[in-house]
Amino acid sequence: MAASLQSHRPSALISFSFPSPRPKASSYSIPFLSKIPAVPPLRLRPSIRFDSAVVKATLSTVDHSSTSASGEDRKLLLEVKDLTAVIAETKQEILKGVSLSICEGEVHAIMGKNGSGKSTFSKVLVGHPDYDVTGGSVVFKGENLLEMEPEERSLAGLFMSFQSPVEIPGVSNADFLNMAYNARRKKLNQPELGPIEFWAHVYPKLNELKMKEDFLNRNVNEGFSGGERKRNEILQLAVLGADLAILDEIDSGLDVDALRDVARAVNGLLTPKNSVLMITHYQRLLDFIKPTYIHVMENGKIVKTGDISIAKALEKEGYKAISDR
Ligand SMILES: Nc1ncnc2c1ncn2[C@@H]1O[C@H](COP(=O)(O)OP(=O)(O)OP(=O)(O)O)[C@@H](O)[C@H]1O
Repeated sequence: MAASLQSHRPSALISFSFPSPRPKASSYSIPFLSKIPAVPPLRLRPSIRFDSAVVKATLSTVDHSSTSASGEDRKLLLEVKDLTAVIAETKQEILKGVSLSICEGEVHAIMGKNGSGKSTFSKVLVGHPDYDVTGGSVVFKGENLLEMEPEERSLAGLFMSFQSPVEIPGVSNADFLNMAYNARRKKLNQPELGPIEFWAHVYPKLNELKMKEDFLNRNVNEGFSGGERKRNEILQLAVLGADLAILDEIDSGLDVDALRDVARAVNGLLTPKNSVLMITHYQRLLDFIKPTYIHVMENGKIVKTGDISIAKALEKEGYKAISDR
C-alpha cells in the first residue's frame, strides 16, 4: 500500500471546530480527506478463495478451538506448523520449522539471541516479499494465511509494528490512517467515516499515547525520532485495530515513560478476542504487558515455551539458562 500512496498529491486542507471531547485549541487544520483525488483501489477481493483442494481439505479438518492458559476453551487465532522459509534472493534458509499456536485473548512473547530468526518469522507472517515460504502451514482465523496477499492479511486483522518503521514521504499520517481504516471498514461492509467522525475516532488514541495533534499532519514517520516512530506504530494499531498484533521490539528506543505509555495503549487494546505476539529482548516490556506464554527461538526454531520465569532466568543468567534446562 505504501508504494501506491506515494504518488498522491497532498490533500487540500480545511479548518473547523470540534465537538466534545474538545481539544485544547479552538480549531485545527486537518486534511479534508474526501478531496483526495482518485485513490487507487486496494487490491480487495470479496472473499479469500483457496486454489488448492488440499489446503481446503486440511482447513476443514482443523479443530479451531483450544484450551487457553487459563483453562477456558478459546478459539485458535493463529496456528503455525513446521514453517520453513528462505531469503528470496539467496535461498538461505532462516526459518527451520517454526510451530506456534495462539488463541484469542493471549499475549505471546518471542525472545532469542540476535539473528535467531524472530523478525524473519514475523515478517513472513505478514507476507514480506524478501522471504519465500518453503514448507509448513499458517492458518489465521481459519484461513490459509500463506495464500493471502499482504494487504489481505492486514484486512483480515493482522497488524505488524516493524522494528524499523519506514518513512512514507508525501503522505500525511492522517491520510494514511484514514485510508487504511476506511479500507478495513469497507471490507467489513461498514460505511466509511468522514473526516470529522474519523477525527473523533483518532483523537482519544492520540491522547492516550500522549502524541500531539500535529503528528497527524506530518508525513508518516518523516523526521520522527526513534521513540516517536514506535509511538506512531502503536497509534496505527490503536486506530486500525487488529485481531493479532505483531509487535517487533516496540520497546527498543523508548525511554521509560514512553514505554509505559505505549504499553498502556497496547494493554488498553487487549480484549478476550484479540491477541498480541511481541518480540523483545528484555523483561522490562513484559513487566508492563504480561505474557501468557514466552517462547525462545534459536536457529530458526522455537526451542522452549514457558511462562514469565523464562524471561527472569534470561535476564539473570543469559541464554546459558535455557541451554542448561
Ligand atoms: N533480507 C535478508 N537478507 C540477508 N540476510 C537476512 C535477511 N533477513 C534475515 N537475514 C538474516 O537472517 C538471520 C535472522 O535475522 P532476524 O532479523 O530474523 O533475527 P532476529 O532474531 O530478529 O535478530 P535481532 O534480535 O538481532 O533483531 C540473521 O542472520 C540475518 O542477517
